[in-house]
Amino acid sequence: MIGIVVFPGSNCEFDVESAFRELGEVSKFVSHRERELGDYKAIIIPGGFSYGDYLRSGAIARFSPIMDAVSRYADNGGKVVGICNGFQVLTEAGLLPGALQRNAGLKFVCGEVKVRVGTTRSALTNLMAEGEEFSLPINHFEGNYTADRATLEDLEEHHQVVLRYVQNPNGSANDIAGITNREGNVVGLMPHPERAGLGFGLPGYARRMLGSVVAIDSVSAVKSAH
Ligand SMILES: NC(=O)CC[C@H](N)C(=O)O
Repeated sequence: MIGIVVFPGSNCEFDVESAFRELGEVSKFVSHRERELGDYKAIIIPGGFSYGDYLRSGAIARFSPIMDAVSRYADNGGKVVGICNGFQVLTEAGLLPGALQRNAGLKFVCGEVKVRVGTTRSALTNLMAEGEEFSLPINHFEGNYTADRATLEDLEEHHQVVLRYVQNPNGSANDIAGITNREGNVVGLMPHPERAGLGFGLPGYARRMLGSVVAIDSVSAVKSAH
């Protein structure tokens, strides 16, 4: 069972549910009001406009009751993947380093963008090949990843860049489209793998990407697989 956290303003929860259903995985929606998480294979924080993106995207959602449970779940090695607004929530919550600021040029970007797998040592890429390239949908206003120089160096040194844009659509530092924490169990990315194929069936790379989330049981397995 996959847990999908839903905030007021989330709007990609059904896309995530249907993508995992295509992989044979059942999901349950988890309200932002909950204080405990049950036994899930993984927790997904989906895209959308939680709390209307007021203040900063993800800045209010991170104070929801459920987020303490998500932090504990991650601390215990549970797999947590934040997609788009979910990535923003994870950085605001301090589960991932850095921040997502407004796109360069202050433009909302919507379309497909080519990305490259940076590391396979993560809950989202363990079935992928390093250097593999494919296109994924993007749809955001605040996807411009930023961090101080030491954090960026640290991310590169420890191979925590999960996905990089081949052509940077938003001004992200180091062309970063997605990162993982040091342990590999918490991942955030701006593109939407669950929307790949636009409802006509997930392409193979998207199946392997979302399949990675359920392919292994624990963080130690992420580590030992590589
Ligand atoms: N698709 C999304 O999740 C969008 C995230 C956020 N509302 C933004 O525009 O940056």
